[in-house]
Amino acid sequence: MSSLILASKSPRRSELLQKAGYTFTVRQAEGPETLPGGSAPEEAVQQLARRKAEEVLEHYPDSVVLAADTMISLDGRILGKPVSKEDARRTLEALSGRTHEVYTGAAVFTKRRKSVFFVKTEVRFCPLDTDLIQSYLATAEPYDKAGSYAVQGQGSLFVEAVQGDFYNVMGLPVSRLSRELRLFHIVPSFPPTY
Ligand SMILES: Cc1cn([C@H]2C[C@H](O)[C@@H](COP(=O)(O)OP(=O)(O)OP(=O)(O)O)O2)c(=O)[nH]c1=O
Repeated sequence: MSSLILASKSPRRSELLQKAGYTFTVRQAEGPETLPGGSAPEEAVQQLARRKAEEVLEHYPDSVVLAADTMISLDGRILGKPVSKEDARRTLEALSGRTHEVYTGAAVFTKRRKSVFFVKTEVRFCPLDTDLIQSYLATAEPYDKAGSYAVQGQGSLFVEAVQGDFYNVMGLPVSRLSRELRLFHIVPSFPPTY
């Protein structure tokens, strides 16, 4: 059976995969994350996931390589990670009181078989007051996250409703992914606790 490699520097992805019971090693892709201009979010996340998986598979051709990419979309406009505090502020103000979509694209590659898919989750934010946004921007939380918030952290204060897979918002649609990994003979283990 081939070993699983997670091609990601995201600590959230590692944590989710590990908690689901998978054994894997982490080897991150080094190439630039350039957004394919003009593409729809579902295309963009799948393309970036594919690129990261391809890069790492070149170095580990006998492994099963998993890569992912997460972006959010508001009114058809893609919002990735913030480039500055002002950018994060603008994003959170735009998300306030509205529903946006979170897309995660995932690629599972071996040299013989390649599978790419995406999962969409809708997130509705409550109306956010300026003080709350200001306090949040003073923390480290928004800056390495798509959409400038972490649903699993203090960003929970913003979230009114989630429709779809919560874990997809954190960066990995674990359940859908597990069905895909099974096709590559990668299954989680369930260690007994007695
Ligand atoms: C919306 C949202 C995003 N995120 C995270 C998931 C991803 O790690 C990150 C989006 O950036 P990505 O570019 O998808 O991932 P990454 O750069 O962290 O890691 P790599 O490319 O090496 O795989 O935002 C949260 O943790 N919580 C959230 O609520």
